[in-house]
Amino acid sequence: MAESSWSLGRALRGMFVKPTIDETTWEDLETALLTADFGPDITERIVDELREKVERFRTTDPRDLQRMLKETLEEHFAKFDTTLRLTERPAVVLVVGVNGVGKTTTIGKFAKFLQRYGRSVVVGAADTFRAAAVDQLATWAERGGAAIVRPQHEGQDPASVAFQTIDYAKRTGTEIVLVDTAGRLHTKGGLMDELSKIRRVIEKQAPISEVLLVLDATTGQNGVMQAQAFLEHAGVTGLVLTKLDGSAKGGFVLAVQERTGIPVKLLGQGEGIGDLTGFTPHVFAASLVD
Ligand SMILES: Nc1nc2c(ncn2[C@@H]2O[C@H](COP(=O)(O)OP(=O)(O)OP(=O)(O)O)[C@@H](O)[C@H]2O)c(=O)[nH]1
Repeated sequence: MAESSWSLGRALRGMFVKPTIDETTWEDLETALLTADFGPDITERIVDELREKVERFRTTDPRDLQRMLKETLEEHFAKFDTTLRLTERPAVVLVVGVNGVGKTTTIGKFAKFLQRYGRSVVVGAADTFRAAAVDQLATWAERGGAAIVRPQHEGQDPASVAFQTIDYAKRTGTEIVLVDTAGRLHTKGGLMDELSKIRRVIEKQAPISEVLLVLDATTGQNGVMQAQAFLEHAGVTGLVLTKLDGSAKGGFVLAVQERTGIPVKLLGQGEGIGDLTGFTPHVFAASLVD
């Protein structure tokens, strides 16, 4: 992974070329982690762990500390199982999240990502309220090489679109189903009721493999608060962090995993169709520190 704007590299570079670890090294490390949005608790824990390791290995070499930092971050990231579970056929993925976080874009990118692994994909436009939103999703589905099942009329019951999408996948042997869902309340019953109904209807036809919650990494902890209802009621199995290419900080990845207890499974790092990757703790830790 190329050095990103959120890499710790720049902040740490001066620190690791010094001849020896001293008190400023620790202060600089703490500042770098806080600046990168690890949050005070995780920052303190990481710094304590590293102090302990440096003492145990009796080293004063900043390059050892750099290696230890990478290992420690990787251990923390890897506490969660970040693998996508897509072995069912069809594998049904519900994509949920507040409007504007990058849900539509993510679905297109995810379709492309899966296509690169040779999987066939259909997208279900179960956010049926705005015709323009459906058209936008259709554009992204096409870019991602996926088929799309659209509502037949504006405001069609989202659950029936989800039903038709699974039905399409079964009839055509399409391997993966990505169901887009609404991000804001537009029915009387409320968003979570709508989601439960979608789930019930889908589960009569096929198990749901993943419920992915899309979060905008630039909104940090606020974004997590806005998504609280989804976290509490939607049975979320994985997080997708978008806009990690912008001003977002890499530490948020760990902070959000620890705060929600849910693994990050995909990272969006740009507006292009190819800008989505899986989350690999080893690769991510290296990209932060090197
Ligand atoms: N820089 C950057 N921009 C992104 C990324 N993902 C999405 N965006 C942008 O964020 C904006 C919102 O993305 P959408 O996919 O339309 O978001 P949505 O959640 O579907 O929003 P609604 O259509 O309002 O429901 C768009 O301008 C995207 O180009 C990303 O990873 N990086």
